[in-house]
Amino acid sequence: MTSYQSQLGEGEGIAEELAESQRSISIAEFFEKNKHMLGFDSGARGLVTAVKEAVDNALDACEEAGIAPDIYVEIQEAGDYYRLIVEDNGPGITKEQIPKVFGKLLYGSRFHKREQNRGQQGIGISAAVLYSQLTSGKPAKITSRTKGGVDAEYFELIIDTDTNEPEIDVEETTTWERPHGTRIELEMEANMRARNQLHDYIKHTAVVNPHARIELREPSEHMKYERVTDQLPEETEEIRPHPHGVELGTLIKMLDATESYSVSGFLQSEFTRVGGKTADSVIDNFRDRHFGREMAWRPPEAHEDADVARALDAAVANKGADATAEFADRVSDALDGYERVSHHELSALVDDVADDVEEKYDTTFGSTVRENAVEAGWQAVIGVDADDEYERLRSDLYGLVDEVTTTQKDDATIQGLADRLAPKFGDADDRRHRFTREEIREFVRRAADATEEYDDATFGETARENVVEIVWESAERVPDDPPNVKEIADDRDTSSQLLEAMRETDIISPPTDCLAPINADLIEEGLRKEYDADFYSASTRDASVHGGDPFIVEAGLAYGGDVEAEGKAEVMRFANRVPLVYQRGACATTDVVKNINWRNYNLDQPGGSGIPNGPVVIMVHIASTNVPFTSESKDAVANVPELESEIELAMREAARELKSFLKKRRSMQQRREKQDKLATILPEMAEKLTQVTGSEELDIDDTLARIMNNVLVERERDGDTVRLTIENNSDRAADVEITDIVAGSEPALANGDASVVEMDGEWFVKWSASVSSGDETTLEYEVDDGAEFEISVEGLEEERLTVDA
Ligand SMILES: Nc1ncnc2c1ncn2[C@@H]1O[C@H](COP(=O)(O)OP(=O)(O)OP(=O)(O)O)[C@@H](O)[C@H]1O
Repeated sequence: MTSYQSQLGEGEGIAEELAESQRSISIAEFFEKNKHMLGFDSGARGLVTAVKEAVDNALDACEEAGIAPDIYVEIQEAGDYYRLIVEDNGPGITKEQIPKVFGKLLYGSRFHKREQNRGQQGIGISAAVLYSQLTSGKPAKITSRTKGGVDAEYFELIIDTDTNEPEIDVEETTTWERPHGTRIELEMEANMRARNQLHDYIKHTAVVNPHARIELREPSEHMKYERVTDQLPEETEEIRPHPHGVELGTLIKMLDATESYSVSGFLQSEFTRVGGKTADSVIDNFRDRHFGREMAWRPPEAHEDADVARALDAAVANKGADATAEFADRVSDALDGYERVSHHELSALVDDVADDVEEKYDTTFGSTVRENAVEAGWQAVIGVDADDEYERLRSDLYGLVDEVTTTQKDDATIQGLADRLAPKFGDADDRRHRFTREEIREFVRRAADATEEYDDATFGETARENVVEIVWESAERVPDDPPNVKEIADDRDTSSQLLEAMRETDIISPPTDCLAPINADLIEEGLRKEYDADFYSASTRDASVHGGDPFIVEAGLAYGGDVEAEGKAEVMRFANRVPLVYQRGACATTDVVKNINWRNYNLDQPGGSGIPNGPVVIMVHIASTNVPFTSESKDAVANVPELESEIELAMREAARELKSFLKKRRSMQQRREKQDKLATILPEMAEKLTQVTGSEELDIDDTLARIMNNVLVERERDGDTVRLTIENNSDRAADVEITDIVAGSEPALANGDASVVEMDGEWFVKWSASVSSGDETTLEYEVDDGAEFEISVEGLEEERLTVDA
C-alpha cells in the first residue's frame, strides 16, 4: 500500500494535500529530465546529436537562402569537456531572434509549415544548448552575421529552465571574417565513443547533399567532403493539407477557424487539390453519409395507370373535375417514364404538373393538396395495401437480390430474403424511404438471419454485402443542401461524416513542389561515390499522402565489388536528406527491409526474413513535409502503413533490377564453369583423337565456341592477308566492336567496313559489325610479314565470347 492509499478513508484533505504539490512544468524543465527523448542520453550520443542538430539547421538555412552550404564542424578537447564549434555561411540570424532560437525550446520557423525541411519542431538546437549548460555549466556562444550586415552579433546565453526563456550573459557586436553565417560554440560533457556514428553521419550527409561542402575536424581525424555540384535541391513551396491526410481533430480545428461559410468554399480554400468539381464529389459522398439515400422503386406498370390516377384524383379535393383529372392523369402517365422513382423525384413531378395545371385552369394547388397527392402517389408506388403485403416491393427486391446472387441459391431462398426485406422498408418510420447504408445493412442482416433460420438456407457475408451494395446503388442521392461549415463544426458526427466523404473521394495526389527528393540518378551517383560495387540501382516513387502531408520514398541498392560481403547488408536510412544514425531496430524502414523476401531477388536471407546477407548496401530516403518520427530525437520513422507500403514498393522496384543482374551473373558463372571444364577436357580428347586417327590436329577454339553457342572471333593469316572472322553461334544477334592494334606494318583494308587510325607508330583497325544468329562476317586487310597484332573485342560478355587471335 502506498502512503497515499494508507491515508484513504482517514478523513478529507488528501486532494488538497496533492493540490499543493501540483504545478505546471515548463517544457525546458521537462526535457531537462527527459534528455533521452531528444537524443541526449549519453555523452557519446549527445555529441553526435548536437552536431546533427547544428549541421541540419545550417543546411536548411543555406538552402532556404539559396546559398551553396559551406559547413565547418570542429570538436576540441577542452579540459574535462569537449568543445563543439559549427560554422555555416547561411543567411545568419537577426539580433532579436538569436536569444529565442538558441535559448527557448519549441521556437522555430518550420513547425507550422507544410514544406520539406530537415528541422520540424523548433527544439533541436535549443536542446543542444540545454544539454551543454546542464553538463558543463557553460553558456552557449553564438556569433551571427546577417547578409549585408556590417558587424556580427555575439551572444553568450543559457536557457532559464523554469521559464523556458533565454538568459543572456553577454551581448555585443563583433567582427567576423565570414560575410554572413552563424557560428555556434557549445561545451559539454562528452566522449568520442560514438566516433563511427559521427563519421557515418557526416559521410552520409555528404552523400545525399552533393551540393554541400562539409568539413569535420575532430581530435584524431580530419574529414573533408567537397561540393560535387553547384545545383541546390529544387526550391520547395509551402502547401495546404491534402483531404486524404487530415485527422478528425485537425478537421474540426480547421472548420472552426475557416472564414468560409459553405462546405464547398471551405474545401476549396483550405485544402490542396480541391477545385469546384472535386468539392462537389466530396459533398455528394457527404450527403450519402449525412442524409442517407432515398430508395427508388419501380413505378406501377402501365396497366395500373388507371388505379394510380384514381388514387391521385381522390387525394385532390375541390379543384374542379377537369383540373383534377388532368393532374391525376398526367402524373400517373409520367410515372411510366421512370425506371425507378424516389420520393423526392415524385415530389418534383407533382410540383411540375401542379404548376402547369394551375396555370391552365387558373386554380391553385396549395402545399397541402400537393402533399396529399405525393402521399397518394407514393402509396401507389410502394403498394402499401395491407392485403398484398408489399407485393410490389417484394418483387422489386427479388429482382435486385436475384441479380447479385449466385446460381447456387435456389429461388425460394431469394424470394425468402426479398419477402423479409420488403416490410422492413415498407414499415419504416421514414415515409420518404431515406436510409443510410448502415440501416440498409441492418435490414439485410435481419432478413438474411431469418432466412437462414427458417428456410434452412445459407446467406454468407459476401452475399449479404452484395445485396446491400445493389440496394444502395439502386437508391437515389438526395438533393438537400449540405449543412454549412458552422453546423458541421458543432457536431462531431457530422464532422466525421465529412471526413469519411473526403477520404472516400478520388483526389489527385498532392503537388510535389513542396518536396525535394534526391532523385534516382543522384542516389545512384551518391552510392557510386561511396561504394565501389558491381551493380547499382535506384528508384523514386510518385508522391503519396499521409496525415495531410505528401511524401516521396526513394530507394537505392549497391551490390558486389568492394562492398563488405561478410554478415548482414548495410541499411542506410535518410529522412529529408538527414541520415538516421540511431534506433535502427525501431524504424519502419528496417521493419520493411526485414519483411521483404529477399530470396525472391536472389539474395541470401537465412530463414526467409530479416536483413539479407552479403555484399549489399540498401538505402532508403523519405522526403516529406512532416516525417512521422517515433520521437522528438528524430532517429526512427514510425510504422505508418501508407509509408511502409511505399517503402516496400520503392525497395522492390530497385531490387527488381538487382534480381535480373544476379540471375544473369549466376548463369554467366555457370557458363564459365562449363567452359573451363570443356577447356580442360577438349584438348585431351583432341590429342587422343589425333593419335588414334592420325589426322590433322583439331581447332579446339572453334569446337568450344560451337558447343558453348559463343560468338567466335578468329584471326587467320594467309601470306600478307589478315582475315578477321566473326562467327555467331548464339541464338541472338551480336553487335561487336573489334579493335585490332597492328604494329610493324601499316595495314591496308582489302574488304569490309572498318577504319584505320595511326597513333605512335601503331595502327588501330576499328571494326563494328552486327552479325545475326548463325551467320558470320569477315574483314580482310593486308600487312607485311613482320606485323604484330593485339585484338580487343567489346559489346559482349566475356563468357559469350571465344577469341582465337
Ligand atoms: N544556422 C542557422 N542559420 C539560420 N537560422 C537558424 C540556424 N539554426 C537555427 N535557425 C532557426 O532557428 C529555428 C530553430 O531551430 P531548431 O533547431 O531549434 O528547430 P528546427 O530546426 O526548426 O526543428 P527541429 O527541432 O526539428 O530541429 C529554425 O527553425 C531556424 O528558423
